[in-house]
Amino acid sequence: MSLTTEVPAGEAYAAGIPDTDEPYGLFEAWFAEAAAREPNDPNAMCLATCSPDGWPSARMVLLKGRDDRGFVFYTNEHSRKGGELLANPRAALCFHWKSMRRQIRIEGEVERVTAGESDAYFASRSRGSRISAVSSDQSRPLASRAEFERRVAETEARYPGEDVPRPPHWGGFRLLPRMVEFWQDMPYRMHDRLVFERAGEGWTTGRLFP
Ligand SMILES: Cc1cc2nc3c(=O)[nH]c(=O)nc-3n(C[C@H](O)[C@H](O)[C@H](O)COP(=O)(O)O)c2cc1C
Ligand code: PXP
Repeated sequence: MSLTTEVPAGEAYAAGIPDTDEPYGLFEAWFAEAAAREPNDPNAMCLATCSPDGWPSARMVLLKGRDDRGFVFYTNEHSRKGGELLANPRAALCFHWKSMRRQIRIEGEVERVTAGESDAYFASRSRGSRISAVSSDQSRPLASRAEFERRVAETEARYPGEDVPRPPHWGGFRLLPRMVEFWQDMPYRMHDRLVFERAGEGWTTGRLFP
């Protein structure tokens, strides 16, 4: 069964989302299409977190891994999002691929990935991005751009070789989905929405009014 249909450029889909009994195959099919079509960052997703006293916040992050456990992104745990995730480990993700007029929403609990996974991902990044991560107190006040550039120069001098160690507070989080919803634009706002909810080891599925 084909899980996807060719997208007519600049037009809405004629056909709806195919029925399927689990979300990951469809996610991979849509993600592959986005990777082929989007001009940049097909893996960009909005991450919504919530403070323990109920204030939501949202920002973009990049999806860096997905398997049957969940969706992985990397960040600084001392950032606003990091603090919120550690205090209230529930989050929502939202992909929107404009050229394809598609959205995927994902909600669930969040856990840290292992130190080994974070080490491996950090080591795969460019030297410049590792230097930047070491130098940035992400989400803390910065007096001037020059202060950050000075910190970057100091970090470069401290680690002249390839080895730039991962800061202990820089790492990955994995969102374990309990809800995944696929949304596809259809003519006259008669959009198609297919939702999956975790039920034990499997999923229940159904459609929602647009
Ligand atoms: C397309 C895009 C992708 C981004 N990816 C990441 C990311 O993967 N990790 C990250 O820490 N910040 C990423 N950022 C920056 C965040 O949106 C945000 O500015 C930063 O993490 C601080 O957020 P916070 O103060 O809510 O913690 C990205 C920004 C954009 C626009
Ligand atoms: N950290 C920051 C501050 C980012 O801006 C991004 C991507 O924009 C990332 C991490 C994740 O992407 P990468 O590991 O490819 O730099």
